[in-house]
Amino acid sequence: MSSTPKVLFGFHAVGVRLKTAPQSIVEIYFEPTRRDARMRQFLDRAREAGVRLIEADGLRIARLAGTQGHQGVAARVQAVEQVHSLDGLLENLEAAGQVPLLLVLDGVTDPHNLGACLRVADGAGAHAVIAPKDHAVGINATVAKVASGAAETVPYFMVTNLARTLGELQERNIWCIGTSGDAPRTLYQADLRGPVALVLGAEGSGMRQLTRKTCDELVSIPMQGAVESLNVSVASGVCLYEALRQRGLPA
Ligand SMILES: C[S@@+](CC[C@H](N)C(=O)[O-])C[C@H]1O[C@@H](n2cnc3c(N)ncnc32)[C@H](O)[C@@H]1O
Repeated sequence: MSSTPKVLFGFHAVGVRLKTAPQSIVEIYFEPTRRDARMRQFLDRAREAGVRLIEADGLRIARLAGTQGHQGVAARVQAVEQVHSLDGLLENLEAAGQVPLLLVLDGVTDPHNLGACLRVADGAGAHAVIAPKDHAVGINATVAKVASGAAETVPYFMVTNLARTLGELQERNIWCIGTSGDAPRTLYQADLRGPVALVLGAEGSGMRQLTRKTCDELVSIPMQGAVESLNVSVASGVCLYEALRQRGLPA
């Protein structure tokens, strides 16, 4: 699994870490000139959690975060112990009687897209996101910010050989469904109630040939207008929420 960033910034990303693993936060930097309700509530939660708070001006926080879009908060954090391998995660799911719902991204390189994919994966209850090591963006501070905390909650596995990993998922009876605008069957004709891995392609070129060939089935999302395809994070959302709908939405 890829390592967590050393610095998180923005209310969402730091807030989720505060909620899920406050002991992993070394210190939080905040702009004391920001005195709005959101900042006050955030600082109250940080104080309750016993986290060290350091006043800093916007410039210092921007240097730490590597961006101006930090909302006046950044945190230095240690990596959180999580499930270390995809195998471990799948075994845990099996032991818990849960039906795997996985999102596979074949070469998403834009950190904003990966952040948005993680966010929707969290929203829809996907168990993990999988990507190839050599052709994809890893978790960095921008991904964590765009993911709004989901980089902390959704395991992200970067694998050496994606086609081989899909084969291993298939051996575990996980049905690999590739998505492509030219597939003859639609997403809505696919059965997403069993263990599934939804496979999405890269921003420009879509799924690689070998990935496409390895999938058990290919489906398309119907497009009604003039545009040929959806953004990969939007397509991820459509696919994952269709799986959630078919599995029965939680009450
Ligand atoms: C921006 S699209 C890539 C478009 C690319 N030209 C192609 O041929 O796939 C990124 C990914 O989102 C998914 N996607 C976008 N629109 C889709 C659609 N209408 N049907 C199925 N998948 C779609 C696919 O996984 C695609 O590889």
